[in-house]
Amino acid sequence: MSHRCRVVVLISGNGSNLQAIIDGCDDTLTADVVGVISNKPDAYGLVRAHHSEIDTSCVIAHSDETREQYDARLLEAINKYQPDLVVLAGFMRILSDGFVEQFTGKMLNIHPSLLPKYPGLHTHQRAIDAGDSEHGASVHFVTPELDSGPVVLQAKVPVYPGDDVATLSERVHEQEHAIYPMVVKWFSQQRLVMKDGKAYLDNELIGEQGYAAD
Ligand SMILES: Nc1nc2c(c(=O)[nH]1)N[C@@H](CN(C=O)c1ccc(C(=O)N[C@@H](CCC(=O)O)C(=O)O)cc1)CN2
Ligand SMILES: NCC(=O)N[C@@H]1O[C@H](COP(=O)([O-])[O-])[C@@H](O)[C@H]1O
Repeated sequence: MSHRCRVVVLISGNGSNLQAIIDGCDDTLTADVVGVISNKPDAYGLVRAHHSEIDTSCVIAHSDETREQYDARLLEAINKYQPDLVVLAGFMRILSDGFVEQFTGKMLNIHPSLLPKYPGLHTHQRAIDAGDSEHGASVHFVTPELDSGPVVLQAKVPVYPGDDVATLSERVHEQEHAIYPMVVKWFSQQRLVMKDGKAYLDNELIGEQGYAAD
């Protein structure tokens, strides 16, 4: 990549991870967030983007369209920015296989659990209900199978007896804001690649489908 890494961030809500990546780009990342796309017009992350003078667009689902039809509109919106990397940051839609395959090795997601534990939704409540003593977050490459792409980096947090979703998610968020910008930086420096369904950092295997290296 002879230019600064062009990053498009997809959001659905608050955008605190988006903010952490924007702030990281201002500091040490050799990357620029060139666009923010939301499926929800009221996502506060859009306000965060405006404050940083980053272009935004909304791709709102129509009730009568298929997942593939939505994804075709989303693809058109993304391609306007010609990104090197697409970052899902609280983007709450499952993406169709054909869409994801267009971004193999160029799409990351942050998931609020220690994958492969708790793919899907409501991860904090599931960890509390299971009586887990630890929880956390995982950054992984996105593949068609939900939350099963090669894990790049994880952060662990303790689960305390009095925790509820609010206290636990806040503790996880703090870690997310540290690890996601770091992974984006590795990608922008061309140190992080996905090859044959595995994640490599500096040519060392660090993650396989759904599992992080120990
Ligand atoms: N094909 C893939 N799509 C997505 C992945 C992925 O790994 N492969 N990661 C997710 C992110 N995600 C968890 O990290 C996630 C997002 C959304 C859902 C989900 O069930 N969405 C429902 C709608 C839920 C809602 O509107 O509140 C749906 O799309 O039907 C699960 C996991 C992003 N996409
Ligand atoms: N399954 C996807 C998922 O649940 N992602 C989670 O949504 C939150 C978005 O917060 P943010 O909008 O403040 O970045 C983050 O905690 C992220 O791990």
